[in-house]
Amino acid sequence: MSLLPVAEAQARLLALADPVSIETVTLADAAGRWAAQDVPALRDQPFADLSAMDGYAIRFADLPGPWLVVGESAAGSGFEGVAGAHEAVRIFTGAPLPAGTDTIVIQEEVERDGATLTLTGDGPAAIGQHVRRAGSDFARGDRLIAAGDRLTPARIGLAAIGGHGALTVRRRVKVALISTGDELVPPGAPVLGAQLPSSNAVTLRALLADLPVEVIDGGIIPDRIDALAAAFDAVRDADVIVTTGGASVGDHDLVRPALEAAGAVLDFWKIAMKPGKPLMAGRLGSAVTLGLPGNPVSAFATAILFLKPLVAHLCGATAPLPVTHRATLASDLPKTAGRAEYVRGIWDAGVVRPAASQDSAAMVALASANALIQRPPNAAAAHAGEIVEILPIT
Ligand SMILES: Nc1nc2c(c(=O)[nH]1)N[C@H]1C(S)=C(S)[C@@H](COP(=O)(O)OP(=O)(O)OC[C@H]3O[C@@H](n4cnc5c(N)ncnc54)[C@H](O)[C@@H]3O)O[C@H]1N2
Ligand code: MOO
Repeated sequence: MSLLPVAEAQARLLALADPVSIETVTLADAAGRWAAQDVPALRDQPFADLSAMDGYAIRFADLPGPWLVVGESAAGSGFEGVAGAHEAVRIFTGAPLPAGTDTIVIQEEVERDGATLTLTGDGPAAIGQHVRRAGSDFARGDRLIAAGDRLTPARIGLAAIGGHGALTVRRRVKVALISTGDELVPPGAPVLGAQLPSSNAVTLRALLADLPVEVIDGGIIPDRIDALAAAFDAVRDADVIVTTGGASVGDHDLVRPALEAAGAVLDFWKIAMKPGKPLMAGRLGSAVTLGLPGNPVSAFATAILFLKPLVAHLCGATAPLPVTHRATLASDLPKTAGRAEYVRGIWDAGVVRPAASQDSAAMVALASANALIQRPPNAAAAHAGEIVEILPIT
């Protein structure tokens, strides 16, 4: 059976559903979401010419002084009059430039004696020094944020300065996490005989923590078609139903038949990715189903390449896929076969060193890594010193 290339599988996954519905929320709640509409400036910034420093507003032509101090301009309360020749106005950072003045001399460069101001330093070198021009940051009507942009902390601040108290975003995406496997027990529970603590759901929850999601705990479900189908049915209101485990070809790998028994329509199964080959995706009613492999490293890597981009897409991101960086390989890597490989690596100062173990169950190696080295399918051996593409994973 031919394996679907990673990029094609990503495109098909994102095509399974449109972004979720919109809502208008406060800036505090909008942080970390994606703008659902362009955000225009509702005001000019600065609203007037402002001082960028504490000092005195003067006319450049009057240099080198002296001046008569005739008033004060502070942020929030400007100087009402007009400064004349050889008149200066005491001014503070963020205060409007008084009429009649054009330049700021900083207070470290003058000496004041009563109302008399004399220059003691070099003074401003050019007209307009330390003046922030009205509208120089943005003008009313400018597009501050484009629809589909992430609402980063700086963009939240930009929206506030632009006059907004709330923004239109996509509602939080509901993600159900279902762990499958007879051997699994919840983290922290006693582990008897052949049992294994279930790590995937908590890992995925942590991976989703920086996204606007509402996580639904779908529990740990035994390897039985009826139990799995019932578990899918219980979370069918979710936007995304994620399973881990049971995705491969063994007799106890029942996610695919159980999804079909629950009424899901599968779009693809098995991709050209190592780790992560048995990935499957489809739809169950209005939900997208994403079946991740059970091996913890495989589940992790496919969550980075598929689950997070899917959530970002449903949140309205215009660029939902992870961004790669370039790094210099610290040691040789063998040639690849028919699957793209995502090699766990330790990335520092532009150099990436492959982690000790590349086994898809090796958790210590995964936890030591901060990047995936992305290697194309059917690639020749890579040598130390070569430039490779990497995906940060922390
Ligand atoms: N004959 C073949 N065997 C396998 C193939 C194949 O193509 N032919 N593919 C292999 C690949 S690649 C992967 S990846 C694994 C994944 O298989 P499953 O998705 O069916 O995963 P399971 O068999 O259920 O579990 C694999 C492994 O992971 C442990 N596991 C499962 N869930 C969790 C969890 N929530 N937390 C921690 N660990 C978990 C499970 O105990 C197993 O050890 O299949 C290969 N086999
Ligand atoms: O592709 Mo599996 O995901 O190698 O471990």
